Amino acid sequence: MTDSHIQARFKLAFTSQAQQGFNLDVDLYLPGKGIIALFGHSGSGKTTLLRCMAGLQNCDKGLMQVNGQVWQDGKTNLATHKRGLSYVFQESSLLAHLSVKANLLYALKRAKQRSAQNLAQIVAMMDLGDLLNHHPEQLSGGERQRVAIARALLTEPSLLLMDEPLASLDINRKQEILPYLEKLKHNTKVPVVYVSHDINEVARLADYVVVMQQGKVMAAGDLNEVLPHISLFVGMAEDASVVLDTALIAKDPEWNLIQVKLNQTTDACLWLRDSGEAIGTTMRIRLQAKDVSISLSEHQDSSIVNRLPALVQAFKPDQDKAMVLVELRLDDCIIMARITQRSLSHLKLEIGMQVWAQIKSVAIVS
Ligand SMILES: Nc1ncnc2c1ncn2[C@@H]1O[C@H](COP(=O)(O)OP(=O)(O)OP(=O)(O)O)[C@@H](O)[C@H]1O
Repeated sequence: MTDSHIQARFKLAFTSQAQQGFNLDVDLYLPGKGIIALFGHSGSGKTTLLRCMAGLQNCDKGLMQVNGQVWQDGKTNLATHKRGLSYVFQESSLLAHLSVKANLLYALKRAKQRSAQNLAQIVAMMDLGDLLNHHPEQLSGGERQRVAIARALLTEPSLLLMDEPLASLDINRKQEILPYLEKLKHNTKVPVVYVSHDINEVARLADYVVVMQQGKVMAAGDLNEVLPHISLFVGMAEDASVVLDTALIAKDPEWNLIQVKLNQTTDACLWLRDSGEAIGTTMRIRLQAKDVSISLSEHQDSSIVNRLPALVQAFKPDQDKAMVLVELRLDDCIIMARITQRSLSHLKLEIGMQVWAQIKSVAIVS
């Protein structure tokens, strides 16, 4: 086993007179870097798992190792404050009587290095320069969460645990703070376990996804291993999708469109609405299987702009028995189409067949 992994194994039962009780039973071997999303419906056990990882929830026979450091096993069970972790909650818990700067300095005291350079870098990354003399009550919800994230990073954690950090924010505030979470992902090496039940947030931020249901892990893997089949795991058929990191290669000012290349090694491109990005920009897009249809020939008389030749690669079951997920290969990219079983039969689709993928809509996630 290499050291750059997070291992988390917990079994726990909550008994309740009113309800049947809740059992958490997970055994995870996670990457030791990037953003790991814990995704699932309300009550699936995401927060309980995070609390077990943090040592806030007692779990006698648990195992927790982070990049070679043992936090809990048969012999060891470190208290939360000795685990080298930071926790960001839904509501930021800033010290109300202290300014932003004093809140940050308070966290810096807990850091091993206590480096002023680290403080300056994190203040710049979270854009807090103009807010340093403000008090928490003078900040918006989004600004408070930026301070909370900065404070969490300043302690130089080995693991950052974030429990729905955007849940208390309205849609506009969420959009404001998401770029900071992307910066955190690109500019720091701290692995983040990020709880969310928002598929868009997961598509935008996650490198790795753990899908939970009723205390169990239904699926765990890289974003694009899990996202296309999510309907099978948690009954979210509408959300089956793939995420592609595309590059903006051309603009068509006459029609206000941009052209993106699906990845570095393919010639396959899509046209999207121009939202002002520059040529060369990397854009993460999400293609939902429900927005992709299949035809046997190219329909030039269609209003659908994006029609690409594709190869039928596999058929995957859908939770809805009337539907099927078709895995399509476009050069070396995989996308999914969600069609009816009747269309599958009518078109006589078979693995290896050449078809046309018609992409009705594309979401730009970042
Ligand atoms: N201390 C406790 N005692 C008893 N039951 C608990 C306790 N903590 C959580 N539970 C139960 O465990 C289950 C999982 O809760 P948890 O908060 O982990 O879910 P979640 O996926 O994070 O949900 P949400 O998205 O709503 O926050 C729920 O049924 C909850 O009622």
